[in-house]
Amino acid sequence: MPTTALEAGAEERRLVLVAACALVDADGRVLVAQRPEGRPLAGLWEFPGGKLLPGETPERCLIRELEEELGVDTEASCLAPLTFASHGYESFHLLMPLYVCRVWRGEPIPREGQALRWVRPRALRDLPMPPADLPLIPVLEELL
Ligand SMILES: Nc1nc2c([nH]c(=O)n2[C@H]2C[C@H](O)[C@@H](COP(=O)(O)OP(=O)(O)OP(=O)(O)O)O2)c(=O)[nH]1
Repeated sequence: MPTTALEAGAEERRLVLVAACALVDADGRVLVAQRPEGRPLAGLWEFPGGKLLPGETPERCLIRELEEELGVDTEASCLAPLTFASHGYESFHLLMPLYVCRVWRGEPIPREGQALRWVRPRALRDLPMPPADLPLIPVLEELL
């Protein structure tokens, strides 16, 4: 069977599953966090979240990550699936469901030293974000 270049590349890259969440406040602004120095994609603004642990659902992953990164407490019924990113990075292929959360307990604080910003979806276009995130911006603009 002939194999296209795209298929060949995709086979070599492992699939990494990351859950991400747009926390949305009462004014329709979204929380983004700046990836700290020394990590891949440092300095770029991203949605809170992270890699799923073995056996973890995306919802459990987000509840854990939101607590670890921001000290906020939420539950699965407050996490609404919105869209997803599917992006080929050089060494892996990212599959990232994006959830929206409007209800949580606690004020988000940067527990990992990351900068945080509340921004209108339109203003996301002016922030440097990982390439995987760019197609997510119009979806958030439409929603909010
Ligand atoms: N949380 C989050 N990750 C994103 C977004 N966009 C995007 O490309 N990613 C990528 C960056 C990382 O490769 C991966 C998330 O992994 P991570 O933050 O849990 O872990 P990491 O790569 O910093 O480091 P490590 O845990 O492997 O040490 O997903 C986003 O909006 N939010």
